[in-house]
Amino acid sequence: MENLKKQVGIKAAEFVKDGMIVGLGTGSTAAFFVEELGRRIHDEGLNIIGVTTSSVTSEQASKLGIPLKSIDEVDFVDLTVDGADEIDSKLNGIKGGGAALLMEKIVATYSHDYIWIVDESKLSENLGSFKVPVEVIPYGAEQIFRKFTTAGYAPTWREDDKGNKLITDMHHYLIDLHISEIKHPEQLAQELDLTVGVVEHGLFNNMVKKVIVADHDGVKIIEK
Ligand SMILES: O=C(CO)[C@H](O)[C@H](O)COP(=O)(O)O
Repeated sequence: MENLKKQVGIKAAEFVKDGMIVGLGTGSTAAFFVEELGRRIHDEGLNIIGVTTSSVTSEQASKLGIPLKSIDEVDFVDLTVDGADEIDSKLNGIKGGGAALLMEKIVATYSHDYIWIVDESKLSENLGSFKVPVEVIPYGAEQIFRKFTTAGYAPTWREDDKGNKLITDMHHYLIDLHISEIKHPEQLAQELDLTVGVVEHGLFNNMVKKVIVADHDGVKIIEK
């Protein structure tokens, strides 16, 4: 599995050209992409600026010597490459398994090009085998949790390794929704967008046009 993740990370780095502002995703797959960019900067003198999507990626990119700017310091991002937790046949996706969905969605929104890199296990016909993370403001969060319980979404709190409610990079909580089959992700996204106290959610509908997938036969590109 690590090898498949590495293959897509390296493949995605081929789309990065000199002078680009590059969005750097979060997670174990995106980490291979970031690592490859670090190698190209070091070995080939590649000249880029990175915009990171989490504190974890900022730390990795800094160690690799990738020059960084925040999303507010650039006019736009040329290309963002990120992982995903699940992708349906229409290329809608669920992200946020690594708790970085808010920064990831913001950086993706201001990117001209956006690519997901995954191994084949992330592809499915309909979304729902992965939980839908919802980032909420702590004030009133228990009310939102109860509302999701009533709606039948079987919510759980995302916890840190000490069993406390996880606090995201942007100082919010995460509630994970366990909905077994999401046939209409746009409808669910709209409902979540309209819930007071919800900052963002992990449904990335209609945002990506290119997915790089690896399986044991090699790497392929799926395009919309
Ligand atoms: O959305 C994310 C982080 O918030 C990640 O991209 C997603 O969880 C995939 O991670 P991995 O490549 O480790 O499977």
